[in-house]
Amino acid sequence: GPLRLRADQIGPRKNATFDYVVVGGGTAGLTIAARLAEFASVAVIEAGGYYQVDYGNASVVPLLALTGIDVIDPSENFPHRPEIDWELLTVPQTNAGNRRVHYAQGKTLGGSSALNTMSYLRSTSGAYQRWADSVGDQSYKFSNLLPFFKRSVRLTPPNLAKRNAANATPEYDPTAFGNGSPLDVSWNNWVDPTLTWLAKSCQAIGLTINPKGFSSGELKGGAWIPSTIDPEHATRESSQTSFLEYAIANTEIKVFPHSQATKILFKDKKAKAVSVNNNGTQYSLAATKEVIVSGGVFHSPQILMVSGVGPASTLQAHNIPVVADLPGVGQNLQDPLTVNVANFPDALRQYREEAAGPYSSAAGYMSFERLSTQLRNTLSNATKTELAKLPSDWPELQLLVGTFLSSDGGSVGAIGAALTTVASRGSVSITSASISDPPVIDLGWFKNPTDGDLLVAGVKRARQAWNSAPAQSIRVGPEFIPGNATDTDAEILEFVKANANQIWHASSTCSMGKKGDRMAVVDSKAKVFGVESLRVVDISVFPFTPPGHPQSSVYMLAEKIADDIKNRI
Ligand SMILES: Cc1cc2nc3c(=O)[nH]c(=O)nc-3n(C[C@H](O)[C@H](O)[C@H](O)COP(=O)(O)OP(=O)(O)OC[C@H]3O[C@@H](n4cnc5c(N)ncnc54)[C@H](O)[C@@H]3O)c2cc1C
Repeated sequence: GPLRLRADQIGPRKNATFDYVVVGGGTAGLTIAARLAEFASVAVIEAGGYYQVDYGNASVVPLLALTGIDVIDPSENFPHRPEIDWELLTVPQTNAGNRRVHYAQGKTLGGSSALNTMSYLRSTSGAYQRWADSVGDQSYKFSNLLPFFKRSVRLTPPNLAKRNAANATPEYDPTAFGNGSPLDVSWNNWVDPTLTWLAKSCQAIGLTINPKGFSSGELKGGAWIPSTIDPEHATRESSQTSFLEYAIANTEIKVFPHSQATKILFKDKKAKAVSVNNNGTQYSLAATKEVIVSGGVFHSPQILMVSGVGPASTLQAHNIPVVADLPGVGQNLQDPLTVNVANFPDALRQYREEAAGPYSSAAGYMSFERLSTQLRNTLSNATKTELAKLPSDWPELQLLVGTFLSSDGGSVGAIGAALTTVASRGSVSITSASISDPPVIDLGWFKNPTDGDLLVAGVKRARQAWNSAPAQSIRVGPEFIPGNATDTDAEILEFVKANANQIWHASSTCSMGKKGDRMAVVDSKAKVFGVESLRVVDISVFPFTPPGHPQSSVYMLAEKIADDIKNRI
């Protein structure tokens, strides 16, 4: 079980004063809170409790966490798990078959790090350079960020004896990691044999293994991806099992679990306190130095808006007094999509000839690439123009391999094609001045035709992998998804719009930018424009969704801003 808070570390349900009050004990929130608690008094307000207690093994054991976490079902009829999930449902996505999408978000200590699929990889040097340039602060160059990536992470080399998988030996650059702590990162101790064949099929179409892995500022070729995992016990690692446990053991951090922050209270445009609701008991926590909002991509803009920071027209429509008119709050939502091309592998033969053991859906192998001339020529001019704006090391397509069980109990192998850049923009808004009413989320799926155009190319690329010799050797029968009848570009596009789903990397609803940028919500130090003593530190402030998977950058950002605060920047 987790290292639990001592009785004196659980906040009393009454007014109190701290140096820093952090709203949200999620990925970024617990990281920044733990670092600030090294030298200051810190309170964390978290709507959920311990996921290990509230949700048990399903959020701890990797296989269950990946295949058994039914909270990550994106369909409208998703299984309800209010103990750990906010159960958000979007407005109908009019360009995606009118689907209403369930967007899981952790409502628990650890936030979304407690229910994510645990892949740990970083973005590219060019993407971080773009971040630096877009916010006018060269401290966001990859070389300057690397110490903050390293600071959190304790990398344990793969346990090859336990992993026991031919053709699945991870390659990586140890110098991308240092002697950091407390977040454990390592490789899974089991590799599904189907995955090794699918990895080979990606290599067969030119996506050869990158000897550096994907944590050195390069996303090119393929790699066996490490996970946020405790290598000794093979259990999920989250910001709670790492940063909160560290803070429990080493600091006087105070945590207010099962408590919802309802509003940030301002005096003369200075954030002074946060009001809290714990099962009907209301109290407020004063911050003598700063309030830090880490509510995640959907809830950070929500709490800003109900507190009077956001687009004036939205606030006025709900009779919320305007503290700062920031039109960018809730705008610029970017949500990369993914779609699977699936076949039935010959499961019995694999069991017999390669290994015995459980199937897992862990996407342990990924690859990234710039598109070939042949595929690029299939794109519209508008899409080509969008791609031409990207830094030269920004991959244009990601392929992820995975296996899952079909409804009839068979094994299905999937090669997912995923966007690495999103042209469409969505939004988050509110329906009332109350934090109790869920935010209104429009993911903006396929509003810009570029996204569909690229995913059609992605399906074709995934099919190339399925048609390579290694995949041919394990597939039986005709293509399962989308199936051979889906052939022309128009048919593939129709399939993509009806079937693509989020890869769970939504970002940028409180975007970082330069002073004077109309849509910027925070500056490069994560300080909210137009008010004092208020920062937002989580994925909502990313200026864009970087290619790669974001949790590494969320931890990094929290480390970096904690360092700024310590150095009084
Ligand atoms: C299903 C899924 C799979 C993913 N897989 C991966 C992956 O494999 N690799 C990867 O790199 N990334 C992955 N991601 C993305 C990554 O996990 C998230 O981007 C990251 O965890 C976001 O961190 P955050 O701090 O912004 O928000 P969160 O971690 O979600 O934290 C927000 C916290 O604020 C709390 N909160 C919100 N509002 C209030 C309020 N009013 N009062 C009190 N508390 C509040 C929430 O309960 C939550 O604990 C995945 C995400 C999901 C959802």
